[in-house]
Amino acid sequence: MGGTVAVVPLRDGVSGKSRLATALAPPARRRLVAALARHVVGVLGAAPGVDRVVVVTADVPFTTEALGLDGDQVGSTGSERQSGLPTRSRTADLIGPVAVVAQPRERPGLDGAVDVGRERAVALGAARVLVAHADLPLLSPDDVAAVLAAASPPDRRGGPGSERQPGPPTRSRTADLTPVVVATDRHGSGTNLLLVPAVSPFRFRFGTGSRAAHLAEAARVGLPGVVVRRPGTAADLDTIDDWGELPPAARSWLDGVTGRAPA
Ligand SMILES: Nc1nc2c(ncn2[C@@H]2O[C@H](COP(=O)(O)OP(=O)(O)OP(=O)(O)O)[C@@H](O)[C@H]2O)c(=O)[nH]1
Ligand SMILES: C=C(OP(=O)(O)O)C(=O)O
Repeated sequence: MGGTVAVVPLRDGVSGKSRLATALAPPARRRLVAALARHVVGVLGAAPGVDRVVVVTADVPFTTEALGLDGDQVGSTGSERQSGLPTRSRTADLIGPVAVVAQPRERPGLDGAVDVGRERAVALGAARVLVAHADLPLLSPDDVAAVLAAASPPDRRGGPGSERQPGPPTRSRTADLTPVVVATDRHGSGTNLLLVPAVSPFRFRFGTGSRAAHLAEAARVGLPGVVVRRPGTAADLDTIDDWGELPPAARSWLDGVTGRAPA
């Protein structure tokens, strides 16, 4: 295939968004996780340059239902389902092949899930893996295009919102020096999207301070690092403060999903 496979880690409908637990009861958090995941997967599926979307989850039934999919490998929006989960993204229907992959118990955690997704991408013949968190309410196809473009050759790189990081590409120019692209969170310290070669010794290091960790990892494996900062890639929804930073239209969408406006 040689293209780009998007990998979306999605834990489950129960334990996620724990930092919103003081404001949202479990059913509302479940609906929120589902709506955000459907939005992100829909955007990725509609984004030119993304060939497949692989969702890696500890909870396959929740995820297939949340995404409106009928099976574990479906190419279009499934029939509307019951259970109160949102079935439509605000901005995009699910387009293109979406696969849901079960995260083995013996490979826990966010990095474990993304590793599983990368292996699936390699099996599909992907050249690059675009990891995208499932909680990005403002993500648009243009944002995805900007992240992919940030890895293009130097003469075509450097569109709005991307900055090349200082640091040595240590390999010869004949080697594949496709950069690692880190789209940070609004604090500039985390990683909301990450573009890496599919086959690479690059190790995922999601968690606190992951922007710096991922750039260090890029340097370790001899690849340039590029940072992307855009409103649509930077907004993840973890805390009440994040909620307050959203534009009114997004807030009212999510207020509707959860049935309340968090104080
Ligand atoms: N498959 C899988 N996905 C995970 C795991 N941990 C986090 N994720 C996903 O990774 C993305 C970023 O997650 P976080 O923001 O760290 O966690 P969260 O569950 O959304 O929120 P908190 O409970 O507040 O940490 C989300 O799409 C999560 O669903 C995991 O162990 N397995
Ligand atoms: C996992 C990360 O962030 P968060 O938990 O804030 O989504 C990260 O930025 O690597």
